[in-house]
Amino acid sequence: MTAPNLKVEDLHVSIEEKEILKGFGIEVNGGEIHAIMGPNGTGKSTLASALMGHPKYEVTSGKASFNGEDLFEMEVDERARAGLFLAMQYPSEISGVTNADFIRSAINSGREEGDEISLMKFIRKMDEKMGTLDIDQSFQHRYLNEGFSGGEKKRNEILQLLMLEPKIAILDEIDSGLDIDALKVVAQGINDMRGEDFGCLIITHYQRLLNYITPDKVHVMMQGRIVKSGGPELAQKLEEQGYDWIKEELGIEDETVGQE
Ligand SMILES: Nc1ncnc2c1ncn2[C@@H]1O[C@H](COP(=O)(O)OP(=O)(O)OP(=O)(O)O)[C@@H](O)[C@H]1O
Repeated sequence: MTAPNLKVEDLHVSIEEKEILKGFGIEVNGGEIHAIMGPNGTGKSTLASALMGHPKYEVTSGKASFNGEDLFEMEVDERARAGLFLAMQYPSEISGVTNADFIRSAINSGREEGDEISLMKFIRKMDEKMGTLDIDQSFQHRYLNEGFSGGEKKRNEILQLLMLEPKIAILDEIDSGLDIDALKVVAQGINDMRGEDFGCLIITHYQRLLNYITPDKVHVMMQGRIVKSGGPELAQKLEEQGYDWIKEELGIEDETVGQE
């Protein structure tokens, strides 16, 4: 089995003809955890949505490959089936589909016919992972995210991560709105996935998540691209000093993108 790899080169993405990503590049391999930080409106969520194939986000130039395959040539469901996972900033609610049914069909859609996960195995695994994440068993039978609190939705995204075992995960603000106990639980879930068969891109505003998950690399995004990369100490410095020193260093006046 080849090691997971997500490679993005000089990516430009527009929304309604407004350019948001302006030459974004990154490479994430199995065994690596990368964190992307950056001021509001610099295109972090746009990156996540564009890589997952959201139709509103138009890739105007640049390349992205997932395990050596052209990502933008893959259908959206193909990307997920091949092991690319996106935990969104605002997970959708789906009425009429239970959490358990959703996760089970997502697992099976990534498998060959005849190789579907058995009900027994699924239940055992789901029980175990719900225990790890301290999620009440009743959540299995509730409709997907319907009436879930903000924190419950985030925990549920991590439950999906642990159940689906993707190759590369992009986690968009998985820590927003979490209380400190939930933050630790979510971090534990991500740490449990750590290993050569898993690579992760964490989009976050706060150093606090990175106190529990030590990233291999930290990148700062401004004006639709990465402007600085470093180790965990970079996140620490951002927490203490904000972004102004980077803007000064680079001569950036307004960090938002897409505004004329
Ligand atoms: N669907 C959309 N329609 C119009 N503009 C959009 C859309 N999605 C994003 N934008 C604009 O693109 C820019 C980047 O937004 P994006 O959500 O990617 O930023 P972000 O870095 O994730 O911000 P935050 O840190 O606040 O979550 C913003 O100016 C935003 O208003």
